[in-house]
Amino acid sequence: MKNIHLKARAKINLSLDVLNKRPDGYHEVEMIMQQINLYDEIRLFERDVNEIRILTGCKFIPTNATNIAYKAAELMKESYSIDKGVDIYIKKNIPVAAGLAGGSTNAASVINGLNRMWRLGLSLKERMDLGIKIGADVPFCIMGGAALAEGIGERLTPINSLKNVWFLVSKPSISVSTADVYSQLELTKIMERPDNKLLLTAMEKEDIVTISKNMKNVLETVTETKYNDIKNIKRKMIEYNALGSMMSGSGPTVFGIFKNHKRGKAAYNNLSKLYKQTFLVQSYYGRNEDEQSTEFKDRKL
Ligand SMILES: C[C@](O)(CO)[C@H](O)COP(=O)(O)OP(=O)(O)OC[C@H]1O[C@@H](n2ccc(N)nc2=O)[C@H](O)[C@@H]1O
Ligand SMILES: Nc1ncnc2c1ncn2[C@@H]1O[C@H](COP(=O)(O)OP(=O)(O)OP(=O)(O)O)[C@@H](O)[C@H]1O
Repeated sequence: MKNIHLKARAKINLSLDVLNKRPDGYHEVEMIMQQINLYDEIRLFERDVNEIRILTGCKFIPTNATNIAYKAAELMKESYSIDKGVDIYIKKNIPVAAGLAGGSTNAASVINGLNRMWRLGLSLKERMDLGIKIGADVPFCIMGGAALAEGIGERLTPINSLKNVWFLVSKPSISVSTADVYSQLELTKIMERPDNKLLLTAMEKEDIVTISKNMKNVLETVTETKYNDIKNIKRKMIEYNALGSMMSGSGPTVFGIFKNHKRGKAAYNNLSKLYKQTFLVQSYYGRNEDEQSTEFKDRKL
């Protein structure tokens, strides 16, 4: 019997451009993604009973077949005719519906974990091809590190990750649906787009000043105008010495980049008084591929 413990890390978008809308409703994007060390804990317990169960103390996510982690396990079972079950325990630390790929990263961990538990021997590409059937952010979460994402987010080019950079991540208590944000985006009204070429060079050099000054997310045109909290957090981040600040993904989470831990901590002390879901974290630069997920025998959580 093998039980597996994984860290399902969140992502932020250091840039997000939308190029056009496809006939199927999805949008072609060009974005720079970076994993951060804010993570949910996923524990997979092998079951002989042919049933998937979600166990969680988090009241904001479903425990039935609509949970994205459940969908990932179901897809693995169907694709490889597995007649075993699994208990998926999720300790949620990543804010839900936040623009941090909280759900996608859970699905990614399930795909990576079950590949090992059921000894499927799937390559990274095979796992990413499964992941895109679940959601646009899932392939990136399977791969980890940092990447340029194109297509609908599934065409990934690994890039140099930022190392030990401090991010303050803050989610206001509003809920935003990714589908709504994309559907409300007016492509003709986008005035400013990210210069991804410049940003990619800056990523290579880990030049966080250039990154901070040139970050751009076109989805802000939808969300920032609607919710004052987003503007407010961005303003506060700069007031508290962030090198730059931007909304992640479809929002509403805003992050700031800090020169060092001391400045990040001082900003954290101030901002966490106003917004409870505020986290001071570093960029994560390992590849999920390289990480040893722990295997353990004890079923106690
Ligand atoms: C905003 C980002 O998080 C940035 O990384 C992603 O683009 C969204 O990724 P995600 O949440 O995994 O997206 P999905 O769960 O696949 O899609 C949710 C909805 O967002 C819209 N969607 C998503 C991705 C994309 N490239 N174009 C879209 O138009 C679609 O309406 C879709 O029904
Ligand atoms: N395992 C899960 N973790 C988080 N949310 C889940 C999960 N399963 C289903 N959901 C549902 O999915 C919705 C979106 O949550 P999620 O945290 O993935 O959004 P997000 O942070 O905006 O992700 P993204 O950045 O990929 O768009 C929520 O309404 C939530 O209830």
